[in-house]
Amino acid sequence: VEPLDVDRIREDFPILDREVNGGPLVYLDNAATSQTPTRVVESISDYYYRYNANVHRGIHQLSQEASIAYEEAHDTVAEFIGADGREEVVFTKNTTEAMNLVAYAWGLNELGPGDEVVTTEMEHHASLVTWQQICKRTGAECKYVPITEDGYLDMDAAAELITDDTEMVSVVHASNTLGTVNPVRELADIAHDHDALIFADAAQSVPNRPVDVKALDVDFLAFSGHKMCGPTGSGALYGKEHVLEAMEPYLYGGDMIVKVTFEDSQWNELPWKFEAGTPSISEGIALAEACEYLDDIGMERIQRHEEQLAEYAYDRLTELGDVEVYGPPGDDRSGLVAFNLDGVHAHDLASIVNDYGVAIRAGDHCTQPLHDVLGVGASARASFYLYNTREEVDALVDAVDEARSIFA
Ligand SMILES: Cc1ncc(COP(=O)(O)O)c(CNc2co[nH]c2=O)c1O
Repeated sequence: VEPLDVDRIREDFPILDREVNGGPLVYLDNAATSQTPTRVVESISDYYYRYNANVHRGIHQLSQEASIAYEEAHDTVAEFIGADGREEVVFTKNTTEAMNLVAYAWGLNELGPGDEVVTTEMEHHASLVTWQQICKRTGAECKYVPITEDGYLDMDAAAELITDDTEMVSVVHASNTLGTVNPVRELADIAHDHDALIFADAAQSVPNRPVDVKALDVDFLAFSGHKMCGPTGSGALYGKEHVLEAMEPYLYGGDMIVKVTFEDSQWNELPWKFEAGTPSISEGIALAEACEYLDDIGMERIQRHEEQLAEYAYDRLTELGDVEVYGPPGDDRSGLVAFNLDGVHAHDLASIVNDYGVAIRAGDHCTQPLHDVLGVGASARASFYLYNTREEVDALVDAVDEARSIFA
């Protein structure tokens, strides 16, 4: 796989020229949110400067232009993830909303006492809390696949936990804390053997590696635009067409109907049935622009680049001797490392490395139950993307080393 021309890519991100605390910004918090290339920012301003109008069934020129751009954005996103077309792609404001859409529109109607949802110990709160609460409301039971010592899913336990009582398997594709990339297709086959649906939380995979929803054979998949060079307020829920067709909407209003009487209403076709009200128009258009930007560079090249940086960071951090990195080995993870420096709270560590211009995250990364399993209250996390460099990993490690000497 041809290496990325990072210097050329960095020219697309003016923010990376920023100085922080007297030195260059070293932005290593991409799992939280990525930076936004000029081309994507311009797609937003272009909408507002040239064809801002409301969408769907507009008669006047601007509304037709806005409608076509917004609807075709669904086609672009569908192609990016290998979906059959726009009818399988519902635009949402983020991954969290996509998870809740399915939990309410499907879960509230389909789950009841005796039914089970199987998820995992490494889930983000966006899915873990959602399924936990929907199960409480419906009387269904939520079960958790445990992780192994080195941060993989215990697949033997998964095969035992998924039974004919399982109605939904919800699994994170790439963990935002461990860096583990889960065998989603294998889990889909097990789920389907038991007539259960499977939902893949792809917030940390769609931005960072090629994802083909048909190869994964998932029934649902969700991701956020702001983690993949797109704007906040953009994201998508993928659903198999026949699954979405069978689902009732849970947000009612304009655009999601075709006929309304005082007695009842008839729903619009997919995906509009699940997009009630005026959508985030510029965000959806910009999400498609982000997909095209990433596709022009190549998702395999981006994946390779991130994984090499994560392995380099894993090796250099563990070489310090008193740093624990959580999750699989450095050569078998996605593009992030969560870690702790002995005797230094993650928040203090993040604060010190920020003094050197290095931006990392500290806390529970919305995976508190996972941190309980790891036996730590918080961790620091560096997460890499297409514009990061080995020199930036060195800057991180040097700053961590400085923290060691401060707290030694
Ligand atoms: C695996 C995973 N699922 C769901 C979400 C929710 O995405 P949102 O709806 O766009 O917020 C995140 C965001 N993860 C993080 C957000 O900030 N730090 C993180 O690690 C995530 O990493």
